[in-house]
Amino acid sequence: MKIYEKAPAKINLMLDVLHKRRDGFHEVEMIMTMVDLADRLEMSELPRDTIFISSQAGYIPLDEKNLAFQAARLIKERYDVRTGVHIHLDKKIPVAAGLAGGSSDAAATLRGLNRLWRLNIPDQELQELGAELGSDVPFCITGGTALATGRGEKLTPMPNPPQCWVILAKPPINVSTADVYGRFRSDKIVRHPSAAKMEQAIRNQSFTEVCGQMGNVLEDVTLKLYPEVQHLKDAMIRLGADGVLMSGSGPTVFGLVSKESKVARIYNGLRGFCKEVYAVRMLT
Ligand SMILES: C[C@](O)(CO)[C@H](O)COP(=O)(O)OP(=O)(O)OC[C@H]1O[C@@H](n2ccc(N)nc2=O)[C@H](O)[C@@H]1O
Ligand SMILES: Nc1ncnc2c1ncn2[C@@H]1O[C@H](COP(=O)(O)OP(=O)(O)OP(=O)(O)O)[C@@H](O)[C@H]1O
Repeated sequence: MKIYEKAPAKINLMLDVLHKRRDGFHEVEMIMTMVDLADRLEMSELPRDTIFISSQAGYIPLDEKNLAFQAARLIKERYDVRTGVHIHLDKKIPVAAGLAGGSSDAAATLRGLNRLWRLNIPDQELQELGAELGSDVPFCITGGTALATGRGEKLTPMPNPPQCWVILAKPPINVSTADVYGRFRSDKIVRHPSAAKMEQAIRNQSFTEVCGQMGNVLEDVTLKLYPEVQHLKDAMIRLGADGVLMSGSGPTVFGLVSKESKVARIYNGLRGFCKEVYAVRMLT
C-alpha cells in the first residue's frame, strides 16, 4: 500500500519575540499561513523493519538527520510499530529558507504514517509528537492559518487571510535559525508587530490592513548579517509588491500581491538578480 502526502511551505505574516526562556527557547507570537509551494511525499511499507529515505534532491541528508526520518522513528517507537517504511521526498521547497520545509516534511510523515499504519492518532496528539521534532512542526500538522505562541507549538486556529498572490525569493545564502535567535536582542526592537491587529485585519478580510500589519522582529538580526536580504526586500517593494516581509529567520523574502497583472513584472524583475523566485497562491 502507498500513501501520498503534500507538505506545503509556511510563511509568517507576523512574528514577534517576547523574551528568552530558561530552556533556551524564545517565547514568540506569530501568525502563520501556508502557500501553494509544496514537497510531495510517497510512503510505502517495506518487508524489513527499517526506515529508508530517498529524494530527487541531492542537497538534503537522507539519514537520521532528515526530519522525515526522525518523524518516522518517533511514531514507530511511540506506537510500537514493527513494520518498515520507504519515504520518497520530492523536494520543491527551498532548504534552510525560513519556509519550514523540513518541518512540513516531518508533519506530512506523521500524518501519512498515521494513515498507513491505521493508528488513529488524533491531530492534537500528532501535534504533541511533532513538538518533539521542532517548534514549527505542530503548525504544519494541521496547516491553515493560526496564531502560534509558546515556542510556536501552542496553536489557535484563525480564518484564512484574503486570497492573494505570494512571490517568494530566496537569496543564495543559508541562515541558521539557532544563530538568528541566539543573536536576537529584544531591547533593540523599536516597533513590535501586533498579533491582535493582524488578527483583526484578517477577520476584516482587508488585504490592505493585512499588508499594513506585517512585521518580523527577526529581520533586525538577519538583515544586518546579510544585507542582500534587505536589497531583496527593497527590490520587491520597488517592483510594486503590496506587502513585503522576511519569513521566519530568513533568508526568504515574500511579497503579497493582490493584482494578478502585477505578478509577472515582479517575478521577472526579481529573476534578474535572484535565481530562486516563485509566484504562488496563498493556500486558503
Ligand atoms: C523561525 C521560525 O521558523 C518561525 O516560524 C520558528 O520559530 C523556528 O522553528 P524551527 O525551525 O522548527 O525551530 P526548532 O528546530 O524548534 O529550533 C531551532 C533553534 O531555534 C531556536 N529557537 C526556536 C524556536 C523558538 N521559539 N525559540 C528559539 O530560540 C533554538 O535555539 C533552537 O535550538
Ligand atoms: N526533509 C528535509 N527537508 C529539508 N531539509 C531538511 C530535511 N530534513 C533535515 N533537513 C535539514 O534541516 C535544515 C533546515 O532546513 P529547513 O528547510 O527545514 O529549514 P527552514 O525552512 O529554515 O525551517 P524553519 O522555517 O522551520 O526554521 C537543513 O540544514 C537541512 O539539511
